[in-house]
Amino acid sequence: MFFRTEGITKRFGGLAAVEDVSASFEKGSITAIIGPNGAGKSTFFNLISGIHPITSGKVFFKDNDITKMPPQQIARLGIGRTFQTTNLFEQSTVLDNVLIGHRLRTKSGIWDAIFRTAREKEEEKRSYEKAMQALAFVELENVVEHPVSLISQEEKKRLAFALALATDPEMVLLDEPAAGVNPDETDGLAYLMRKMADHGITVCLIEHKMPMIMSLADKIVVLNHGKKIAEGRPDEIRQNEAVIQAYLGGEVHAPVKQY
Ligand SMILES: Nc1ncnc2c1ncn2[C@@H]1O[C@H](COP(=O)(O)OP(=O)(O)OP(=O)(O)O)[C@@H](O)[C@H]1O
Repeated sequence: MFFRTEGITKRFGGLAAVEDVSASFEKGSITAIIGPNGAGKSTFFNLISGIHPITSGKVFFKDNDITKMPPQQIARLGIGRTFQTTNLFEQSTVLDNVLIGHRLRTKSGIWDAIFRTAREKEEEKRSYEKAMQALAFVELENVVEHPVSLISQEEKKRLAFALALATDPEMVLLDEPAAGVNPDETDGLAYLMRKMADHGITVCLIEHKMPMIMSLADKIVVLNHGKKIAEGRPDEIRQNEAVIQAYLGGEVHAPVKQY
């Protein structure tokens, strides 16, 4: 299996924010992690990207045990993630935001930076090429020189994707990629996620927008009070009794959108 967790648990004091969660993602698939507020979705992401140490259980990426690896090492292995759009540098250009993000993750040592060594120049060139490629992928080529403060919320979401894509990840973790954008714009972001998967990138997202999830996800993992209560295709999840109970019949019955 491309990626899997084996019974991972995270305790904060007495509270198990994530408890004994086993899940697996296939290469090039889209998996959505859903669940009511406080279900443990963000903590699950933080565990698999190395931000929080895991209390127990294991995480495997392409059969490598990455359970105890620090976040930078996990990122270098090929797991990228998006951060909130509030982390963007509003006064810098779209391109510079991707360049800064990329350089933070690939930078040469301080001496290279001071003396502008050949390696530093080579890295700069590569960062630029990767940034432009990522921006073209998310279809932001036309605004690369615009300051972030002047682009729309939806463009900021695309930019967050580009930041994650610039390091050539094999898997991306997207935290509420469509939060705060209108339904039409949500369609554009869903299309981009499908495009990533079609390019072989394994996509895992946390999202509350149920109509989008129901049509976009290949698989849905449902968390409630830290535990996995269901895993399956959207049509299975919609009919799952435990899921309906957890949501009190609300959002899982939202209409399905077609992409
Ligand atoms: N750093 C932390 N320290 C202590 N408790 C935490 C910490 N992070 C999360 N929790 C607790 O763990 C539980 C799960 O939180 P988490 O943020 O993972 O849920 P979530 O499903 O992402 O929720 P939401 O949809 O509201 O973002 C909550 O009870 C939360 O208060």
